[in-house]
Amino acid sequence: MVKVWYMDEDIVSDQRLEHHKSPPEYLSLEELFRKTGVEYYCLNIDTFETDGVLDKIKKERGYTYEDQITCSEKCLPNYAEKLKSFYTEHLHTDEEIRLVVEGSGYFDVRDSEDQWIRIAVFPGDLIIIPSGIYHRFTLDSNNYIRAKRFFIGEPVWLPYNRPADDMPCRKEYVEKMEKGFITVQ
Ligand SMILES: CSCCC(=O)C(=O)O
Ligand SMILES: [Fe+2]
Repeated sequence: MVKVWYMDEDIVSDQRLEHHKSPPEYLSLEELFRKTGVEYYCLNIDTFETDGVLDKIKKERGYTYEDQITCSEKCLPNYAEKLKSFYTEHLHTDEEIRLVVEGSGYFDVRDSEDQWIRIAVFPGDLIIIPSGIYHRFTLDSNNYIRAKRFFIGEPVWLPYNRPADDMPCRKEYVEKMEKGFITVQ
């Protein structure tokens, strides 16, 4: 089950460690959504393929594309290079949607005060990182994760490294955050 906390300021030691503040400062999923717009669904890892919950999310959100990524030294081509780029602060023009099916890892997202929030994900956790938010990913000390990736239409995995403040998706994200993610038709 997902856990969310504010990170410490230590940029020297291993990125795969937890990097808690002292004392730890956890956030609820509601606080995470309010502060960042990151959405979360808890799926049953044993039944998600047939229980209809994932199918409903896919239908509602228009996820037409689906594949799987395994991050391990053995399974990921250009492992070191990929992990380095995953952990370089960036944004995308589309949502980043991941359902963890095996292993674990950390998605880090910036809040509106530019503080890093660490989201520890485990099997059954589905997270949706909004377009335009600065974020990064790292394996944890178990060094292994397998996740399903979803996308609306043809996937675009391209990261735009920070600074990317002038991109329309970034401006839209910042505006949405200021309004509190309320959508008025
Ligand atoms: C758990 S998915 C691995 C990371 C990734 O796909 C990404 O950062 O884009
Ligand atoms: Fe990303």
